[in-house]
Amino acid sequence: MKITRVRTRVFEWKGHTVPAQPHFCSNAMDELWDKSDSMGTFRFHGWTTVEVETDTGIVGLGNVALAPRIAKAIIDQYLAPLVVGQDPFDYEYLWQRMYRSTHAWGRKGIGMAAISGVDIAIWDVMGKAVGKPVFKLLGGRTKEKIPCYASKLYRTDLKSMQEEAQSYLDQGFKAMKMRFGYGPKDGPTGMRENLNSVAAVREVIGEDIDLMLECYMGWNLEYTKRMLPRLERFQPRWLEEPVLADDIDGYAELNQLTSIPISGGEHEFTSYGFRQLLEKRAVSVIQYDTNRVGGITAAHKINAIAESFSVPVIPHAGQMHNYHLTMSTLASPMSEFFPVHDVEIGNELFYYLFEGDPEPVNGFLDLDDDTPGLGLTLNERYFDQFHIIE
Ligand SMILES: O=C(O)C(=O)C[C@@H](O)CO
Ligand SMILES: [Mg+2]
Repeated sequence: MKITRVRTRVFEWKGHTVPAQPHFCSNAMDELWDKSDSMGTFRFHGWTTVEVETDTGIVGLGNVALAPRIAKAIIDQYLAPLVVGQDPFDYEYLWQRMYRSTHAWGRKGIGMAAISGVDIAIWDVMGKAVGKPVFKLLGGRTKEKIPCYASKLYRTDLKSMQEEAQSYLDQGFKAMKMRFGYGPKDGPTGMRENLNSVAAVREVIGEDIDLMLECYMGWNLEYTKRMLPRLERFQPRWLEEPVLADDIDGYAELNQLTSIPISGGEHEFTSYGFRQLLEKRAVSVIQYDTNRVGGITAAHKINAIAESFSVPVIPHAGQMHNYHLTMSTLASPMSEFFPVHDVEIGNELFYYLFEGDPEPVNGFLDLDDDTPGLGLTLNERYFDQFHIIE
């Protein structure tokens, strides 16, 4: 079997978008003095699709969710020539080929995200070729179903947040993630606002529901140290990405300081990056995203390393490429799930572009044992809502 072509397309959303409100989520831009584009971190309104075609007629489907036009250019100019003419079952060799030949500029960030898109499509080809779902090639079914948590609760007025939390309870979710709206620049008032929002959500969900707290790198070390003792009484399941992804020593310091597990990894790459996080005990929960971290080939290795450190893997963003990894390892106890599909920051585009992602029922989702590959197809119904670049 040989790869004959890699087809990439960029899909840029032109449909209705819910405007992001100020303070809806702290983020890495908050430290800057110019607030005119403080929502810039949250504009992910495009996606790259990757179709790996083969001489058998089997086509594998992968995706990249970051900087889509650049991801497309990287795949078209650098990666496609490395895999065309090759056997997709030589996936480790192909991964190393892509990784090593782009090493000078591609190890982290968009270079690795582009490699991820091709790698995911290659695994889809392999699954389809042997007639098995990808998770059956990775370790198989380790759970009857995958527990998943509802992930939204961006900061709005407290009553609306309480109603939103109640709606996730009503749908049967046993865990949910909320976002902080304020950070270091907002002083003691912002600190109080942050604490009030956690108290408001806890009031609705009680003690028996897991609550996760997301900072999206919008805090700093000093601010986080001041917040941690104030947050402990809410018993969060984890505090997510309090500081910039590059401040690994900062994560390690925080993680030793508190009973609250510190999570991260959504902006980390490859098994090398995660080995470092784990060896430094910098995170207590790992949150790679398969379509950034180096694809299924890299994520599978990270699962094994995480297992040996007894650190759980709960990938960023749910979505099919992550569900297959979660299903196939005991190291991954749960998945994230974005419960509202109106397009706001852009994570939601996935549900317009692809068909086949499972919907949770009572807080659990499942994968089909008999659907070959990843089980996703392009959803042409919404193509007219995108500007498509071939
Ligand atoms: O879901 C997450 O963990 C994210 O970080 C999503 C991001 O868009 C911030 O809310
Ligand atoms: Mg996150």
